[in-house]
This record gives sequence, C-alpha cells and structure tokens, in this order.
Amino acid sequence: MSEITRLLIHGASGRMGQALLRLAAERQDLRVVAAYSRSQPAQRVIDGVPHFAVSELNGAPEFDVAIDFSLPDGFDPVLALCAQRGKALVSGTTGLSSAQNTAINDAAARIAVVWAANYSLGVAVLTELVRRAAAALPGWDCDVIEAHHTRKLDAPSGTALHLGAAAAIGRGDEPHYASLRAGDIVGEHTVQFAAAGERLELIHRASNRDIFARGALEAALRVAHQAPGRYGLAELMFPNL
Ligand SMILES: NC(=O)C1=CN([C@@H]2O[C@H](COP(=O)(O)OP(=O)(O)OC[C@H]3O[C@@H](n4cnc5c(N)ncnc54)[C@H](OP(=O)(O)O)[C@@H]3O)[C@@H](O)[C@H]2O)C=CC1
Ligand SMILES: O=C(O)C1=N[C@H](C(=O)O)C[C@H](O)C1
Repeated sequence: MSEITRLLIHGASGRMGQALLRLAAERQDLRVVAAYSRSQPAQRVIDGVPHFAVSELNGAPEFDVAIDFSLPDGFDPVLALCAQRGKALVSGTTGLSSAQNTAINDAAARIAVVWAANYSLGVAVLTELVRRAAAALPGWDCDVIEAHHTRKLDAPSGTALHLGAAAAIGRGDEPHYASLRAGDIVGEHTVQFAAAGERLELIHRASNRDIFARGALEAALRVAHQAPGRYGLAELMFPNL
C-alpha cells in the first residue's frame, strides 16, 4: 500500500472534474495518476497529470481509488473497471437508473463503493433536519424545490431525490418535486413543509463546486483501502450527525 493515495478521475473535463483536478493538485496525500474524459482527443499530460479518452479506460495505470463525476452513460465502464481491479470507487454521478444502482450493490460485494448525490457537509446536515422535520410534521404538505444551471441534464436533481427520500422516512410518503434550470446556479435545494397558516422552509445554497469536490476527495482518501461494501457518506465522513 503506498502512502500517497493514487486517484483515477473519471469525467475529468467536466465542471466537477476540473474542480477535482485543481484541488487534488494542492494536496500532498494524494496524486492523480490518470484523468479520463469522453472526448479527450489523444493521450497527453496536463500539469503533470496523464489524460486519456474513456475508450482507453481498460488500460488504466495502477490506482487505489477512482472518483467518477460523469454522466449515467459513462458510469458502467468505470464501475466495471474498479470491480475488475478490486479498487474502490467514489461516484457523484446523478440520474443513474435503478439497474445501475443494483450494479453498485452487486459490486460492493467485491469493492468499497461510495455513491452520494451530494458531497457537501451542508446537505448532510440538511438531510438530518429534513428527516426530523418530516417526522414532527405529519399531515403537512411537503415539497422539494431545486434550482440548477441550464447545462444540468437530470431532473429532479439527485440531491432533491435524496432529500425527498429522507422526508419519506419521516412521514411515510414521498413529497412533490419542482425543478428550475436557469443561468449558472451551482445548486439550490429547498424542502418546504406547509400547513394552514404556516410554512417551514429548510434551504441549502451551493455557490461553489469546490464543496462537492473537497467532499469527494476526502471520501476517496477514507475509502481507498477499506473492505468491500457500500459506504454511506454520513457514516464515512460525518459520523456525529
Ligand atoms: N454528487 C455531487 O456532489 C455532485 C454531483 N454532480 C453530478 O456529477 C455529474 C457531472 O457533473 P458536471 O461536472 O457538472 O458535468 P459536465 O457535463 O461538466 O461533465 C461531465 C463529464 O463526464 C464526461 N462524460 C460524459 N459522458 C460520458 C460518457 N458516456 N462516458 C465517459 N465520460 C463521459 C464528460 O466528458 P466530455 O467533456 O469529453 O464530454 C465530462 O468530463 C452529473 O451527474 C452531476 O449531476 C455534480 C456536482 C456535485
Ligand atoms: O449537476 C449539478 O451541478 C449538481 N448535481 C448534484 C445533484 O444532482 O443533486 C449535486 C449538486 O446539486 C450539483
């Protein structure tokens, strides 16, 4: 086991991929050994990091953990690579199908896997608040309202679905969802509880993708050498919640 954790970044050319590469370069405890993007034209080295096209994924160099922020179309090959190599995977790709979710559970018999719709501490706390509010407010209307940039493809967002599931645990039924796509909004989530005469709103606003990238890098460090299993973000990162 090397002291420096070797990272493979999948989805490197994207908004999240670029944040991950920039923040990883500032750290001494990890090193990006390969960065993959769908449309990378040819193998090349950028700031000391070898970049490849995803078509070359099977020939990836040795790594300890892969971080994936791509799109559902790209998810299966990186999960397969990690399972085949016996290496951990941290993924934040949203919009995955139920079959892909089942594939994560299957892979977790062989490797350590973390998948989370949101890697920020604020949303981890919000999730707990939503669960408690939903349990305390039976019979109130519950709506999850999310806003994101116009380039986002999935709706409702993964975080909205995650918060809705937390509310459902507290109240026994799913809330309603509303999605807005406008400008360059990084990510905003409101969980609203409403009854006659009063309304409670719990809100998280992300203004910078670094919060997600930092969370994913930390999760990767923590899970890189763990035993096989599907690890929840809260148990791995925020055990005091
Ligand atoms: N869990 C969390 O905390 C967060 C999750 N997300 C999620 O992360 C994902 C990426 O977001 P974002 O960075 O904004 O998206 P971008 O569109 O900016 O980037 C997507 C990346 O994935 C690559 N890609 C696209 N299709 C494929 C494919 N079929 N195979 C392999 N690679 C592919 C793209 O390569 P190329 O450029 O060559 O097309 C690009 O590198 C989304 O699902 C988003 O919802 C985002 C923020 C936080
Ligand atoms: O695509 C995004 O940008 C984001 N996606 C995640 C989601 O679907 O919840 C997390 C964050 O809101 C940004």
